[in-house]
Parts: sequence; structure tokens; C-alpha cells
Amino acid sequence: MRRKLAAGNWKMNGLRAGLSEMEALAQRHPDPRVDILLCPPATLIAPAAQALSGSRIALGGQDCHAETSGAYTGDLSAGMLLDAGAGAVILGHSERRALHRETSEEVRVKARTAQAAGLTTVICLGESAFQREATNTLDIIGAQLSLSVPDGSTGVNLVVAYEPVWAIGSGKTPTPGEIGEVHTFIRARLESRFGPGVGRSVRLLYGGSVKGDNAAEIFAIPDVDGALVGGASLTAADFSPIVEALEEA
Ligand SMILES: O=C(CO)COP(=O)(O)O
Repeated sequence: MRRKLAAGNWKMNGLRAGLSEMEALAQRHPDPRVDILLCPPATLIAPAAQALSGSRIALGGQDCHAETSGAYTGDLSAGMLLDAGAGAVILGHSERRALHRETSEEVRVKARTAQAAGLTTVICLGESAFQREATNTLDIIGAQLSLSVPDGSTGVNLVVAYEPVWAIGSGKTPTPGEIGEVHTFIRARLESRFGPGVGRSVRLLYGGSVKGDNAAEIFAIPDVDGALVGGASLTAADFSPIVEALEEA
């Protein structure tokens, strides 16, 4: 059985004052029936690890470098994230693919390094609005998946997040049928590449405008094991109902 996962991506939001939202979330969910992962800006990982010690909330980064150390001004290594208290890292988010021109090949090299360091990699895939209209979405997702996910991935070190670019921060979501089609496709591809055991153990998250009021419908879709949530993960009041919907799914 895959353990469900509610993950929050704070993106470039959050100062130390935001730690109180994390603490409030931990108080609301002292013994959650699902995994909870918060990925704040890197500056907050170490203080969050301290603030959340003893809680069941795990922490993650939002990116890391493909190399383990060296002359890469401004970058962070997987080992640094781990050292600060992270157990996971988001890689290949569409904002990094678009704004930092990250390719799937680069994502795969980063993921290999992060997995070797002991981090769980949350690898993001998703088609743009243009791609959905102009081409076959499954071809786009299939190519991103095979190029971004490294060999040696397992249900422990890999989580895949399907985030249609046009659904991020837009208030628009695909239909349950559209989400289900992509998740079922990703599951089948993982099973054929890694074998049914590993393929069935990897958790698949949906991301893009997940809120408290649409979470239950999304979590009822087969092969949706949780969500990667942006805006609605920033406060305990918004994120907690999503965690509860997942616990009840
Ligand atoms: O990009 C996302 C999570 O990584 C989704 O963001 P929103 O939930 O704000 O649409």
C-alpha cells in the first residue's frame, strides 16, 4: 500500500514569521494518517526543522544542484539540504523548467545526485496549455517522465508530481477524467520501466490549484496518491482541510 502524501511547495514565499503556520499545522495534525511534507524556501529549512522537531511533518527543498560541491555561486547541494533538515527535494518544477530553462536531462542528473545523497526526489512533470491543445499530452508526459527520472529510482526515493502548467496558480483544474488518464499512464510507464513492484510503490501526486474545496474530488481519482500544493499550503487554515481530505480518501 502506498502511503498518501500531502506536500506543500511554498515557492519564493515565507519569512521566519511563516514558521508559526508550520507549527499550527503540526498542532492540528499531531498524528496524521498521511505523510505531510513542507518545502519552504531553503532559508527556512533549518529553523523549520527546529520548530517542527517532534512533529510528524517532514521538510524538503525546492531544487538542488547536480554536483555535490564546488564553485557554483548561489546554488545549493543535496547534501546541504539534508544537513539543514530536509528529507526530500522538488526537482523539475515547471517554474524552474520555464524560468531557468531546466531540461529533463538536467533534472535527471540532479535527481541522481539527490537520491544518492539520501533525499526523496519529487519530480514534476506537466504539459503547457499550448502543448495540451497542439499535441498529445501523454506524449509530452511520457517524454518528460522517461528523461527526468533516473535509473535506480524506487518507491522510497521517487515521488512523481503531475502538474499541468496551465493549472498552476490559475484556479483551473483538469477534469477528474483528464487527471486520471495521465496518472494511469504514468503508473503504467513506471511499471514497465521499473517492474510492477517498484512501479506500483511510487507515489503519484497531482498539483495545480488544489484547494480545500476540490481536494476530495481529486483524491478520489485512481492512482492519485496525494497532492503537491502551492498557494493553499502557505497557511495551516488552507492546508489542513487538504490534509484531512486526503486522510479521508
Ligand atoms: O505549482 C504548484 C505546486 O508545486 C501548484 O501551485 P498552486 O497550488 O498554487 O496552483
